[in-house]
Amino acid sequence: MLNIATHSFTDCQALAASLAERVADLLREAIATRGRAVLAVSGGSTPKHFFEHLSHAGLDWSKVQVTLVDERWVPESSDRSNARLVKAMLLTDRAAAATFVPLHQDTPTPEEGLAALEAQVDALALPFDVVVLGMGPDGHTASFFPGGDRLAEALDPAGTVRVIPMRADGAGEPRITFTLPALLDTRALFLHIEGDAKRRVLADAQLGLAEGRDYPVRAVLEQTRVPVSVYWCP
Ligand SMILES: O=C1O[C@H](COP(=O)(O)O)[C@@H](O)[C@H](O)[C@H]1O
Repeated sequence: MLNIATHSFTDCQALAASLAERVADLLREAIATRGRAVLAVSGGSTPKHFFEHLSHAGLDWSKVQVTLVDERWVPESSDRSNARLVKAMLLTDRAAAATFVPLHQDTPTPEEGLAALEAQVDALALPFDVVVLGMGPDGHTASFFPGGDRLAEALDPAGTVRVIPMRADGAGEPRITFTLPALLDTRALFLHIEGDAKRRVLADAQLGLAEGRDYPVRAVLEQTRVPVSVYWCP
């Protein structure tokens, strides 16, 4: 039995506000219960308005660790950098007090930065309280790309590695990504998508109608470890 709840909005600003409110509630709850909260967010273009809303949320951001579900292996000066987006759109206003744990090192390849990255990730007070995934039009989520060179390893439910480099034709640049089991080690999981095309990809992935293509997001939809809340607007 799939454990997916879909929240559809006619307006993407309303989605951004509602998702930010829900995530802020969960972070407040975590702080009240455990004295801290850990949030993992996606990059790309979709989360901008959500980040903007969340940055204004009234909560004790000094007790929140923020990280990324994946990162493009580019310096923060690049406008492809997911960290750059998070710093510009989320870690401002009230959320500026949060601690950011980046997924990047100043090394030519993710493999060369991996040991240092693992040490960075050790600083996170896991499990995550909230993970917010996005999805590309090719059905990738985090950096689980169709045809990714380490996709099987990244999606292995029994895998014990938390972060893994990934290369794929559609990825643009080398990536680093939390693995699926690492991301599922969360108290709440969201999938935020916008547009009819992505909704169709998601529906096809859910029904297994990928016409011979592998839509990695399917692994998130089919797992039974944590319920998925899909937030969608046209
Ligand atoms: O490359 C990435 O793409 C996905 C989707 O991005 P979008 O621009 O279609 O919203 C994103 O979720 C991921 O974090 C990012 O690295």
